[in-house]
Amino acid sequence: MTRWLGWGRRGTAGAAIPVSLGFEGVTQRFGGVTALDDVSLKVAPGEVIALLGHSGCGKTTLLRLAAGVERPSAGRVLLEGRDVASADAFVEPEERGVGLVFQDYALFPHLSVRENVRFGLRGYSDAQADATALRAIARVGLADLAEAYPHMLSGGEQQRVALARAVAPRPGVLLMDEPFSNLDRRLRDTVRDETMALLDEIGATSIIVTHDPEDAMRIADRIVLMRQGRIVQIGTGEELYRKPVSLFAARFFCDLTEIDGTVVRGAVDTPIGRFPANGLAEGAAAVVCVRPQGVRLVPRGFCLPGRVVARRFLGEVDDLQIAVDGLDKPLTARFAQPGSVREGEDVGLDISTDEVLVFPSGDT
Ligand SMILES: Nc1ncnc2c1ncn2[C@@H]1O[C@H](COP(=O)(O)OP(=O)(O)OP(=O)(O)O)[C@@H](O)[C@H]1O
Repeated sequence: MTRWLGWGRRGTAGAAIPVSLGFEGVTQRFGGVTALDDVSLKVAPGEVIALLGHSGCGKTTLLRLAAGVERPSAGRVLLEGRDVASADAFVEPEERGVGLVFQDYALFPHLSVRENVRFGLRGYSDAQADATALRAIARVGLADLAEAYPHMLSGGEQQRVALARAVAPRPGVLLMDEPFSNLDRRLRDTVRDETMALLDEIGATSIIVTHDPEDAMRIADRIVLMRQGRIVQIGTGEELYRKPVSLFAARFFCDLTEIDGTVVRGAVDTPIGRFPANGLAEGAAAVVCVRPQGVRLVPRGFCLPGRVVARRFLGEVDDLQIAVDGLDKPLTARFAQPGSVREGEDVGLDISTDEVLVFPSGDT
């Protein structure tokens, strides 16, 4: 990896002219499957969007529609306000000025790194194409591997070739499908940070597909959370984390302990206490979700009693599982410095309402 680190010379990859990208009421059906269901989204020029969701929710389909690899069953795709895919119009992929990085990188095995990167460069003389390709290859730190073939490269290096190929023509829009998912964890952090530095440099409007909420929070200006072909929520990482619109969205971003309760006299009654009802009607069934950092240990006495049933060292924090009377499952708590607390020990607990979310039951 050291080859790429320290290669952050600004301007070497060339800046793009970012364009806006829009989806208006886009639906995509494959036989009986509705992959996208009336999706609308506006991406501003230069904005970085993370498309987040579980497998099969339609992320790749949305990317393929933007790239022009698919045509929508209904709705429109717009680039800089121009209709590029609809019932009335279709602009071919190569005419869109859109760069694409596939999940498996899709490098041509029989072409060298230089030839792979040159491949996407149309309308250049041979000398210009070579010079542009080599510049992009150098930008991702692979100058000394320009004549190597894909099978000679590590996964991280292949990802960088795919990235160089996508950015070499200076696309106004860059689309990346799970670009980090084939990399092991340590490599992935470095490649992700370097990729984001490159995106920042070229300034292209970008959509990055991921199913990892941490990746999404680290890379994106805004996250678009999807489920079953629909958009669930759009916002910054902090907005989605702090104010998830549903239990589904909340679960995506945090390891929650979920506790069933009922609204009684304006608050949700649960075995661990009463919590603000968040506008739910009297008598409604609710789910109270406690974030791990919302559980604090306090001296035993006039507080909620619990017993530590498991303690796991996770590096920066310790994970404690704490059994409480009336709960079917232990509460999850995380502490940077849990002190000397041991498994089997009785403890006092305080639940911070700031770290509690309340949703109607069945709101998944
Ligand atoms: N060409 C196709 N023919 C038939 N069904 C398809 C086709 N492409 C996608 N689908 C279906 O559409 C749905 C959405 O698929 P899509 O690949 O967009 O999801 P995804 O969120 O990208 O999933 P993953 O994270 O697993 O890549 C899935 O049910 C999938 O099986």
